[in-house]
Amino acid sequence: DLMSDDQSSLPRELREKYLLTRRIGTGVCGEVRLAFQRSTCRKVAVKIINKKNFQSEGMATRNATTEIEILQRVDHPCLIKTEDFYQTDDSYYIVLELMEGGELFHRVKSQQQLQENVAKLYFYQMLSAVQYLHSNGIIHRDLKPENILLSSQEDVCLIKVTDFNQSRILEESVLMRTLCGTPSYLAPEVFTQASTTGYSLAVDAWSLGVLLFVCLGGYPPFHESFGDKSVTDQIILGEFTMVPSKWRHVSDQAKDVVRRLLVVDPSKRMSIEAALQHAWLQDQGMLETAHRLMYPPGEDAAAVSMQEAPSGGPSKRKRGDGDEED
Ligand SMILES: Cc1n[nH]c(N)c1-c1cccs1
Repeated sequence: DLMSDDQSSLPRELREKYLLTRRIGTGVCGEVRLAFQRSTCRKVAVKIINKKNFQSEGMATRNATTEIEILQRVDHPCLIKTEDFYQTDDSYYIVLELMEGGELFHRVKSQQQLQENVAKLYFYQMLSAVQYLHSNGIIHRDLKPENILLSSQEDVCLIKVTDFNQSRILEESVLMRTLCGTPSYLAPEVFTQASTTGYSLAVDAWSLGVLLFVCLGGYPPFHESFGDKSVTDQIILGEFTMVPSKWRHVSDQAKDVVRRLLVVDPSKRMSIEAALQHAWLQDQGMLETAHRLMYPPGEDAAAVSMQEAPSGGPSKRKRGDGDEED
């Protein structure tokens, strides 16, 4: 296994391009390892997904690969980029950007609860990422603190949403597998509910409400330790509690965003677009910080310098020996 530095189980191309090292995360779908791109020594993350955990049929696997190809084209500063993709008979290997700040889950846990202005900065970036996914016909379906990564150990940092592919792919494969079998014994709702209504965009708005609640309050809105109802019943009833000691210093506007997202009826739930227009987020200081993090000026400048020099003027380029040449 990889811990004994035995990389022989890895796809040859992956092994030749990257050196995989220690595990930096584990999840239902497998593990994440820190890796170095051999040619540049740049650090990346490699997510290893063990296929047999999902018994995905040939059909679903084909969908999975197609899905990942589509998602490789998705491009937003708050969506983690899939840089490379390999697979063997029993595993997927997805090369992703490395986020040095790790999971939002651990940040909130270590700080008990986030300062409101930090929660606002992160929430705005999550909203922007999910708005972009929805505009590309992708519903995340699995937004949770483990799937929000931080770019650095600083409070003011870029965040990126991850795992927006697996859940959609898993969803396809579960449904596909069901439809691959004989339909004779399947209940009507398998064909009507699952395939026609599917998930609405509003499911992501609910999850963002839960995420914001956790960032501001430092604990989840629905939990088995609250009262006598099951978590499922608490969710179905939309019953959450803002414990005074935790929420006393949170502004009414922030609480209003949470309350308008954690609405049981999806048709009455605040949309992503409406959340972006909410008074709590009309905060110029936060917006400037967010846009500076999402669209850093340096990147544009680099792009400009790669362009042809304006017509007429000699294009000055530095050679390796420092001389200028036309
Ligand atoms: C993906 C990825 N890129 N950068 C980090 N830290 C990850 C992790 C995901 C889950 C655990 S670590």
